[in-house]
Amino acid sequence: MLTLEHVTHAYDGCPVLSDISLRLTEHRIGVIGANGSGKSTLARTLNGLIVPDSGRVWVDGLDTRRRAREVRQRVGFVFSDPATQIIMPTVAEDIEIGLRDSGLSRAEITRRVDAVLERYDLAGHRDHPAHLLSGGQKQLLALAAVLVTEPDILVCDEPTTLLDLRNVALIERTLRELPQQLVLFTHHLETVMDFDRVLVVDEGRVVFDGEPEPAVAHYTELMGLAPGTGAAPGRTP
Ligand SMILES: Nc1ncnc2c1ncn2[C@@H]1O[C@H](COP(=O)(O)OP(=O)(O)OP(=O)(O)O)[C@@H](O)[C@H]1O
Repeated sequence: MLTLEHVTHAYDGCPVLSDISLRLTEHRIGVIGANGSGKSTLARTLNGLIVPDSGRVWVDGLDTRRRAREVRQRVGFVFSDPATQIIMPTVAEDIEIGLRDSGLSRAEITRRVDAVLERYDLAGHRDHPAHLLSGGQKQLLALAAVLVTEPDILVCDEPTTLLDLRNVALIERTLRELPQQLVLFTHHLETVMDFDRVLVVDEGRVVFDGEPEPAVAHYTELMGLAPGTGAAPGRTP
Protein backbone atom coordinates (compact mmCIF):
# COMPACT_ATOMS: atom_id res chain seq x y z
CA MET A 1 0.00 0.00 0.00
CA LEU A 2 1.18 3.52 -0.82
CA THR A 3 0.44 6.39 1.52
CA LEU A 4 1.28 10.04 0.94
CA GLU A 5 1.03 12.56 3.77
CA HIS A 6 1.13 16.26 2.93
CA VAL A 7 3.66 15.75 0.13
CA THR A 8 5.08 19.06 -1.07
CA HIS A 9 7.94 19.56 -3.52
CA ALA A 10 9.56 22.41 -5.44
CA TYR A 11 12.33 22.74 -8.03
CA ASP A 12 14.47 25.83 -7.54
CA GLY A 13 11.75 27.41 -5.43
CA CYS A 14 9.03 26.64 -8.01
CA PRO A 15 6.27 24.57 -6.36
CA VAL A 16 5.48 21.37 -8.29
CA LEU A 17 3.60 19.28 -5.72
CA SER A 18 1.44 21.02 -3.11
CA ASP A 19 0.24 19.23 0.00
CA ILE A 20 -0.82 15.90 -1.55
CA SER A 21 -2.26 13.32 0.82
CA LEU A 22 -3.43 9.96 -0.55
CA ARG A 23 -3.99 6.38 0.52
CA LEU A 24 -3.59 4.18 -2.54
CA THR A 25 -5.01 0.73 -1.91
CA GLU A 26 -6.79 -0.14 -5.17
CA HIS A 27 -5.40 -2.67 -7.62
CA ARG A 28 -5.22 -0.38 -10.67
CA ILE A 29 -4.93 3.36 -10.27
CA GLY A 30 -4.57 5.81 -13.14
CA VAL A 31 -3.12 9.30 -12.90
CA ILE A 32 -3.90 11.83 -15.62
CA GLY A 33 -3.18 15.53 -16.01
CA ALA A 34 -1.79 18.21 -18.27
CA ASN A 35 1.85 18.50 -19.36
CA GLY A 36 3.86 19.98 -16.54
CA SER A 37 1.17 19.37 -13.92
CA GLY A 38 3.56 17.37 -11.73
CA LYS A 39 2.72 13.74 -12.65
CA SER A 40 6.29 12.53 -13.20
CA THR A 41 7.42 14.21 -10.02
CA LEU A 42 4.58 12.56 -8.12
CA ALA A 43 5.40 9.19 -9.74
CA ARG A 44 9.00 9.46 -8.64
CA THR A 45 8.05 10.10 -5.03
CA LEU A 46 6.30 6.70 -4.98
CA ASN A 47 9.51 4.68 -5.09
CA GLY A 48 11.78 7.17 -3.38
CA LEU A 49 13.50 8.42 -6.53
CA ILE A 50 12.39 11.83 -5.31
CA VAL A 51 12.16 12.51 -1.61
CA PRO A 52 9.69 15.37 -1.15
CA ASP A 53 10.80 18.63 0.42
CA SER A 54 8.18 18.07 3.08
CA GLY A 55 5.67 15.39 3.90
CA ARG A 56 6.12 11.63 3.83
CA VAL A 57 5.59 8.74 1.41
CA TRP A 58 5.13 5.27 2.87
CA VAL A 59 5.35 1.99 0.97
CA ASP A 60 3.86 -0.84 3.00
CA GLY A 61 4.83 1.11 6.11
CA LEU A 62 8.37 1.91 4.89
CA ASP A 63 9.27 5.60 4.81
CA THR A 64 10.85 6.37 1.40
CA ARG A 65 13.04 8.94 3.14
CA ARG A 66 14.74 6.33 5.31
CA ARG A 67 14.26 2.95 3.64
CA ALA A 68 15.08 3.75 0.01
CA ARG A 69 16.67 0.38 -0.81
CA GLU A 70 13.78 -1.72 0.50
CA VAL A 71 11.28 0.63 -1.11
CA ARG A 72 12.93 0.23 -4.53
CA GLN A 73 12.88 -3.55 -4.18
CA ARG A 74 9.12 -3.39 -3.65
CA VAL A 75 8.19 -0.70 -6.14
CA GLY A 76 9.16 -1.32 -9.75
CA PHE A 77 9.39 1.87 -11.81
CA VAL A 78 9.07 2.14 -15.59
CA PHE A 79 10.20 5.46 -17.08
CA SER A 80 8.69 7.09 -20.15
CA ASP A 81 12.18 7.41 -21.62
CA PRO A 82 13.59 3.87 -21.64
CA ALA A 83 17.12 5.17 -22.26
CA THR A 84 17.06 6.34 -18.62
CA GLN A 85 16.64 2.76 -17.54
CA ILE A 86 18.75 0.65 -19.89
CA ILE A 87 22.17 0.21 -18.33
CA MET A 88 23.72 -3.00 -19.64
CA PRO A 89 25.33 -3.67 -23.04
CA THR A 90 23.03 -6.46 -24.25
CA VAL A 91 19.30 -7.05 -24.01
CA ALA A 92 19.60 -10.25 -21.93
CA GLU A 93 22.16 -8.68 -19.60
CA ASP A 94 19.91 -5.69 -19.04
CA ILE A 95 17.11 -7.98 -17.90
CA GLU A 96 19.43 -10.16 -15.85
CA ILE A 97 21.00 -7.30 -13.89
CA GLY A 98 17.85 -6.85 -11.83
CA LEU A 99 18.19 -10.42 -10.54
CA ARG A 100 21.88 -10.14 -9.66
CA ASP A 101 21.33 -9.87 -5.91
CA SER A 102 18.19 -12.00 -5.84
CA GLY A 103 19.82 -15.14 -4.43
CA LEU A 104 18.27 -17.19 -7.26
CA SER A 105 20.27 -20.01 -8.86
CA ARG A 106 21.91 -19.44 -12.25
CA ALA A 107 19.45 -21.86 -13.83
CA GLU A 108 16.44 -20.02 -12.38
CA ILE A 109 17.83 -16.64 -13.49
CA THR A 110 18.30 -17.96 -17.03
CA ARG A 111 14.77 -19.43 -17.00
CA ARG A 112 13.23 -16.11 -15.91
CA VAL A 113 15.25 -14.05 -18.39
CA ASP A 114 14.30 -16.38 -21.26
CA ALA A 115 10.63 -16.24 -20.23
CA VAL A 116 10.43 -12.43 -20.31
CA LEU A 117 12.43 -12.21 -23.55
CA GLU A 118 9.87 -14.53 -25.12
CA ARG A 119 6.91 -12.71 -23.59
CA TYR A 120 8.01 -9.28 -24.81
CA ASP A 121 9.00 -10.34 -28.31
CA LEU A 122 12.67 -9.78 -27.55
CA ALA A 123 13.93 -13.38 -27.80
CA GLY A 124 15.39 -12.72 -31.25
CA HIS A 125 17.38 -9.79 -29.82
CA ARG A 126 18.81 -11.64 -26.82
CA ASP A 127 22.48 -10.77 -27.42
CA HIS A 128 21.97 -7.56 -29.38
CA PRO A 129 23.34 -4.27 -28.06
CA ALA A 130 20.45 -2.79 -26.07
CA HIS A 131 21.16 0.74 -27.28
CA LEU A 132 20.59 -0.35 -30.90
CA LEU A 133 17.00 -1.46 -30.30
CA SER A 134 14.23 0.68 -31.71
CA GLY A 135 12.54 3.14 -29.33
CA GLY A 136 9.56 0.84 -28.90
CA GLN A 137 11.72 -2.23 -28.33
CA LYS A 138 13.64 -0.28 -25.69
CA GLN A 139 10.35 0.52 -23.99
CA LEU A 140 9.43 -3.18 -23.99
CA LEU A 141 12.88 -4.02 -22.61
CA ALA A 142 12.51 -1.44 -19.83
CA LEU A 143 9.19 -3.00 -18.76
CA ALA A 144 10.57 -6.55 -19.05
CA ALA A 145 13.62 -5.65 -16.96
CA VAL A 146 11.38 -4.37 -14.17
CA LEU A 147 8.79 -7.15 -14.27
CA VAL A 148 11.44 -9.88 -14.14
CA THR A 149 12.18 -8.76 -10.58
CA GLU A 150 8.52 -9.38 -9.64
CA PRO A 151 7.97 -6.15 -7.66
CA ASP A 152 4.97 -5.90 -5.30
CA ILE A 153 3.88 -2.60 -6.84
CA LEU A 154 4.49 -1.24 -10.34
CA VAL A 155 4.62 2.48 -11.11
CA CYS A 156 4.65 3.32 -14.82
CA ASP A 157 5.26 6.83 -16.09
CA GLU A 158 3.83 6.90 -19.62
CA PRO A 159 5.20 3.49 -20.64
CA THR A 160 3.72 3.42 -24.16
CA THR A 161 4.79 6.75 -25.66
CA LEU A 162 7.11 5.23 -28.29
CA LEU A 163 5.13 2.12 -29.14
CA ASP A 164 3.24 1.15 -32.27
CA LEU A 165 -0.37 0.01 -31.97
CA ARG A 166 0.47 -3.68 -31.62
CA ASN A 167 2.96 -3.04 -28.84
CA VAL A 168 0.65 -0.56 -27.09
CA ALA A 169 -1.87 -3.41 -27.02
CA LEU A 170 0.80 -5.82 -25.74
CA ILE A 171 1.85 -3.50 -22.92
CA GLU A 172 -1.72 -2.59 -21.99
CA ARG A 173 -2.73 -6.25 -21.89
CA THR A 174 0.33 -7.05 -19.78
CA LEU A 175 -0.43 -4.24 -17.35
CA ARG A 176 -4.09 -5.28 -17.18
CA GLU A 177 -3.17 -8.86 -16.27
CA LEU A 178 -0.60 -7.99 -13.60
CA PRO A 179 -1.48 -9.41 -10.21
CA GLN A 180 0.35 -6.62 -8.39
CA GLN A 181 -0.82 -3.09 -7.71
CA LEU A 182 -0.33 -0.76 -10.66
CA VAL A 183 -0.12 3.02 -10.64
CA LEU A 184 -0.14 4.21 -14.25
CA PHE A 185 0.63 7.81 -15.20
CA THR A 186 -0.64 8.35 -18.71
CA HIS A 187 -2.06 10.68 -21.32
CA HIS A 188 -4.04 7.80 -22.89
CA LEU A 189 -7.40 8.38 -21.30
CA GLU A 190 -9.04 5.29 -22.76
CA THR A 191 -6.48 3.09 -21.00
CA VAL A 192 -7.71 4.09 -17.56
CA MET A 193 -11.42 3.72 -18.31
CA ASP A 194 -11.64 0.32 -16.59
CA PHE A 195 -9.29 1.20 -13.74
CA ASP A 196 -10.45 1.08 -10.13
CA ARG A 197 -9.57 4.68 -9.38
CA VAL A 198 -8.34 7.67 -11.36
CA LEU A 199 -6.63 10.79 -10.02
CA VAL A 200 -6.50 14.06 -11.94
CA VAL A 201 -3.45 16.20 -11.21
CA ASP A 202 -3.40 19.91 -11.96
CA GLU A 203 -0.75 22.42 -10.95
CA GLY A 204 0.68 20.05 -8.37
CA ARG A 205 -2.59 19.17 -6.67
CA VAL A 206 -4.98 16.25 -6.94
CA VAL A 207 -8.09 18.03 -8.19
CA PHE A 208 -10.23 14.93 -8.77
CA ASP A 209 -10.08 11.46 -7.24
CA GLY A 210 -12.67 8.82 -8.08
CA GLU A 211 -14.24 6.72 -10.81
CA PRO A 212 -12.66 6.82 -14.29
CA GLU A 213 -15.58 8.32 -16.17
CA PRO A 214 -16.07 11.45 -14.02
CA ALA A 215 -12.29 11.76 -13.69
CA VAL A 216 -11.83 11.87 -17.47
CA ALA A 217 -14.78 14.28 -17.77
CA HIS A 218 -13.19 16.52 -15.13
CA TYR A 219 -9.84 16.49 -16.91
CA THR A 220 -11.44 17.12 -20.31
CA GLU A 221 -13.28 20.11 -18.90
CA LEU A 222 -10.13 21.35 -17.22
CA MET A 223 -8.41 21.30 -20.61
CA GLY A 224 -11.19 23.44 -22.02
CA LEU A 225 -12.36 20.65 -24.32
CA ALA A 226 -15.95 19.62 -24.90
CA PRO A 227 -16.78 16.16 -23.51
CA GLY A 228 -15.95 13.46 -26.04
CA THR A 229 -13.17 15.41 -27.76
CA GLY A 230 -10.41 14.60 -25.33
CA ALA A 231 -10.46 10.81 -25.47
CA ALA A 232 -6.96 10.43 -26.81
CA PRO A 233 -4.98 13.65 -26.70
CA GLY A 234 -1.59 13.43 -28.29
CA ARG A 235 -2.56 10.66 -30.71
CA THR A 236 -2.67 11.17 -34.42
CA PRO A 237 -6.23 10.68 -35.70
N1 LIG B 1 14.60 18.12 -12.36
C1 LIG B 1 13.87 19.23 -12.53
N2 LIG B 1 14.39 20.45 -12.29
C2 LIG B 1 13.67 21.58 -12.45
N3 LIG B 1 12.36 21.58 -12.84
C3 LIG B 1 11.79 20.40 -13.10
C4 LIG B 1 12.51 19.17 -12.96
N4 LIG B 1 11.68 18.15 -13.27
C5 LIG B 1 10.49 18.72 -13.60
N5 LIG B 1 10.57 20.08 -13.49
C6 LIG B 1 9.46 21.01 -13.73
O1 LIG B 1 8.39 20.64 -12.85
C7 LIG B 1 7.13 20.78 -13.49
C8 LIG B 1 6.39 19.46 -13.44
O2 LIG B 1 7.12 18.51 -14.22
P1 LIG B 1 6.66 17.00 -14.32
O3 LIG B 1 7.65 16.32 -15.23
O4 LIG B 1 6.47 16.44 -12.97
O5 LIG B 1 5.24 17.14 -15.05
P2 LIG B 1 4.36 16.09 -15.87
O6 LIG B 1 2.95 16.30 -15.42
O7 LIG B 1 4.91 14.72 -15.72
O8 LIG B 1 4.52 16.57 -17.36
P3 LIG B 1 4.39 15.76 -18.77
O9 LIG B 1 2.97 15.29 -18.88
O10 LIG B 1 4.74 16.81 -19.78
O11 LIG B 1 5.40 14.64 -18.74
C9 LIG B 1 7.44 21.27 -14.92
O12 LIG B 1 7.27 22.66 -14.93
C10 LIG B 1 8.90 20.91 -15.12
O13 LIG B 1 9.53 21.82 -15.98
